[in-house]
Amino acid sequence: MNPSQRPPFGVLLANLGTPEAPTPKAVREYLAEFLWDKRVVDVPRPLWWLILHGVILRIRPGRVAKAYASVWGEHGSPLMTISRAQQQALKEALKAQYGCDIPVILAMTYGQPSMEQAGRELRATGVDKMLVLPLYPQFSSSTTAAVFDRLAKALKPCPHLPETRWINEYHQHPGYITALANSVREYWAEHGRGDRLLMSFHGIPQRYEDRGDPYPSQCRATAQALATELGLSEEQWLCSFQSRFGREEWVKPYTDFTLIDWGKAGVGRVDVISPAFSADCLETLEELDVENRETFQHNGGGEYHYIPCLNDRADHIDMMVQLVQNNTQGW
Ligand SMILES: C=CC1=C(C)c2cc3[nH]c(cc4nc(cc5[nH]c(cc1n2)c(C)c5CCC(=O)O)C(CCC(=O)O)=C4C)c(C)c3C=C
Ligand SMILES: [Fe+2]
Ligand SMILES: [Fe+2]
Repeated sequence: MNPSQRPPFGVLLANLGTPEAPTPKAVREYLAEFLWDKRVVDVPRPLWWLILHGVILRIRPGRVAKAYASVWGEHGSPLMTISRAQQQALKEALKAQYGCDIPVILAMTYGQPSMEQAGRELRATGVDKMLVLPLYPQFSSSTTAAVFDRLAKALKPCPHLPETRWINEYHQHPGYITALANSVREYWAEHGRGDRLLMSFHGIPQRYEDRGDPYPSQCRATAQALATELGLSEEQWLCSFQSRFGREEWVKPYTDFTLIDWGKAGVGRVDVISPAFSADCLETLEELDVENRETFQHNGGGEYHYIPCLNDRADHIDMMVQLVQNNTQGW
């Protein structure tokens, strides 16, 4: 392509979003936006408004801000820092692939950079074709569909929409499974290997699965594909679900209960990976690496090893390039 020409398309990378600061005020603002989305919490309004503002947002932000503060880095929230690194790495990889600058724009469903901001950035590039890549390997109405809603809302004032293609999920993409397997093998080469591999995914309420959310079954399929790729036997691995919110039943087995059982059973070493997250965040760095480690060890478990998310690993970025190439054919 002639460098003076308009790029053939833009890529919109989307993720959940994170608070602006590890303070109760910033966490309250973030949770107020996130937990008001009907895709996330479907309790009828106005009852949910009363519970959210009357109870949850008075208590939770203080506790959760402390958890954020414990993982906050020099450049901010881990989710934001890693998302920016992914954006930059993908930009460079696409330049190497296509020989020109392909705009790669980052947008968060909640907080900043917002979908509105991403829409403005995209218009400024002049591209008229856009590929949307939500960085959720498994589709859920609570995450992927929420990106769709927010993007559609942000594009409402546009008099002319870009031609848009959309990646729903990549939970069994060979490049994704290979990157996960590489990360486990590399971890084992450096730190030795545990007795069991726990693949812990963020959960959703059981009710959401019952009414057709494919997320838990896609998590199970990812876990099975990774176990097969690593050559694990049935007793060497388990797929579990973490991050419960509220009192209702969530999809099972629960990660914390599993680790209690394994600790009590005297499991000598467990390795834990979290393939629902494309980037390390509060739920991995604090809940999985700190809280659940304590749960396992206080119940008699031995060594506990947390294997990081794929983040900006080269093989993860390569997989994104493959997704872009396969979904922009003809552009
Ligand atoms: C990876 C996929 C995710 C699914 C599915 C998901 C569903 C889901 N989450 C909540 C409630 C909370 N999640 C929180 C944090 C959080 N969740 C995800 C991803 C998924 N959530 C990420 C990447 C993060 C971390 C964000 C960060 O800033 O690092 C939180 C906030 C923390 C807390 O208050 O405990 C809540 C709340 C529900 C209810 C839900 C499905 C219905
Ligand atoms: Fe969540
Ligand atoms: Fe959590």
